[in-house]
Amino acid sequence: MRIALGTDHSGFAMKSELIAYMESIGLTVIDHGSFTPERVDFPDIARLVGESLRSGEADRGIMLCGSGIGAAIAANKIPGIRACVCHDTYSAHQGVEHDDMNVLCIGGKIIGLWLAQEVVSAFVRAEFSKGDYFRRRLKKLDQLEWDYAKQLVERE
Ligand SMILES: O=C(CO)[C@H](O)[C@H](O)[C@H](O)COP(=O)(O)O
Repeated sequence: MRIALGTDHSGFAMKSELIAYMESIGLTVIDHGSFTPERVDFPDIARLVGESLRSGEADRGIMLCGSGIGAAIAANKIPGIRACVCHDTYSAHQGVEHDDMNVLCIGGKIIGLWLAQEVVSAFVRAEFSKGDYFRRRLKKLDQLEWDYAKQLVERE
């Protein structure tokens, strides 16, 4: 599985060890930065991760920021992205199985490397269940996105 990885300065400390773990379990990591610990804006990194998924370069994304929250808010602005903060393994796999979550967001200030590894492992091993009502809900999520995007276009 190809994972688009992005972090801001607050997630940076965890990045290299998390990449080493991800590679050790067979994941291909596409690193979208940051590449230094300098302060950056997480929406810029979320854009790169989102584009990586939308273009087909990556299968899923993982974002690190301080709390995971800014990363999730930013990534969810990108059509087709379903991003969530998960700091427990149940949410990390259930989010994929039920909601086809495709970007996992982790707060580098909230959990440590060991738990982050477990959460990543649960996320990448999970598959969308494809049950009827889960598909129906996904379609409704797409519809929500589309309805409000249309309003923006009509307003212009
Ligand atoms: O957690 C975050 C957003 O939800 C960010 O990663 C930052 O850590 C947080 O906003 C603090 O930003 P600062 O530039 O480090 O003051």
